[in-house]
Amino acid sequence: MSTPGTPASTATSGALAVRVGVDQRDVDVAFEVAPGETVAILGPNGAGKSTTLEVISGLLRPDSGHVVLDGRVLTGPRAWVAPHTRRIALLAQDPLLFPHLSVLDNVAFGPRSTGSGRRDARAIAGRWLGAVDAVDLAERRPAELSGGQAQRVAVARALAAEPRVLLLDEPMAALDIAVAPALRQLLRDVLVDQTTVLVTHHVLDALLLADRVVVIEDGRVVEDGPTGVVLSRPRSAFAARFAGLNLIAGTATGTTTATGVRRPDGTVVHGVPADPAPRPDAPAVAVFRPSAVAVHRVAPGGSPRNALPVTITELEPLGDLVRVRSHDLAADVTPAAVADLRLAPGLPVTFVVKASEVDVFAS
Ligand SMILES: Nc1ncnc2c1ncn2[C@@H]1O[C@H](COP(=O)(O)OP(=O)(O)OP(=O)(O)O)[C@@H](O)[C@H]1O
Repeated sequence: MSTPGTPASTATSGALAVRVGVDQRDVDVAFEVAPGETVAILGPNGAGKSTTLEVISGLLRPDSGHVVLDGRVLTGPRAWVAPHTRRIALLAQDPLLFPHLSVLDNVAFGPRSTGSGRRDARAIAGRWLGAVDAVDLAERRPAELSGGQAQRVAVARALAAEPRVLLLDEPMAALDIAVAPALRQLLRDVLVDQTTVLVTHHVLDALLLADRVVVIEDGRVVEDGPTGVVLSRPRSAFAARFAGLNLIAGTATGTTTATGVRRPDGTVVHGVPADPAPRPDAPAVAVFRPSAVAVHRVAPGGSPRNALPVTITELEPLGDLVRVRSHDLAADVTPAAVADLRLAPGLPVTFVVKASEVDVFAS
């Protein structure tokens, strides 16, 4: 970061290579983050996301693996750099501001501890408070801040220390739903060119903040790719659910061009092959939007429709619509349709989706 008080303009450092092996937690993941890149780590509860952040920040020593930042081994078989000298900042759900210091001195803490004099540190802090739109809060104590204000100050404090890597562990999770969009926008602005690893459960965080996503399930990386690709063409059940898409996995059908996915039970979901099309018999997934699914009490005849017999597990409101769930699959229908069809959990129905609405690609 070249100019204090403004987001960095060019990332010259922050190349991160991580491998985390923690035997007792059955976590073994590896990924890299390019200088200036923001990578979102997604995954279900207990997948290993926090363990990964703990190892990167130096709070946990893995049984095997490494953390290498700009070519320097911070964690390794024969190396160990203490957390506070790693130049890696961790921002969690709880802002953890020092209660006895003013907002300005909280933000000045980082520059002070890296050698700036009191005046310089306060000047840097003032500029970062400007960057997060919190100059008017400078003289307050943390107890006098709202949750959203405290989190803005925590962002300023983390960045004022000029970390090479910023770790964000669900930074929006503890905030009111009304405040989260403003903080998300703020992060979008200040994370430009800041190497960042973000753990989130929110699709908007990934879409708006992350260049790439890494999906972890059961302690292993199951997807790693550009955000738009992973969320529009998920290959894992978790990423599909995260993106609000239906996903059916199996093997590609066809002899030369795959036009569907054969499920383990032998049934076939027909669709439109992506380019490049998956090879016949290769692992493949069929992906479609819940809004493309119609719900019928009696299976309709006629191709080119896919008719999937399911049992409703849950109904949940979704804006003007109702999301009808059956385990991993979902259909979005109008409240009138729910009433007409008398849909309820436990009811067997048929989810119907046109083949033209289904994308088929290699997994
Ligand atoms: N302090 C600990 N001691 C032992 N096992 C732990 C500890 N913390 C987490 N685990 C286990 O390690 C595995 C990974 O947990 P981790 O907290 O990294 O998952 P996560 O993806 O961050 O989950 P969540 O989204 O619920 O925070 C889980 O099986 C968990 O039970």
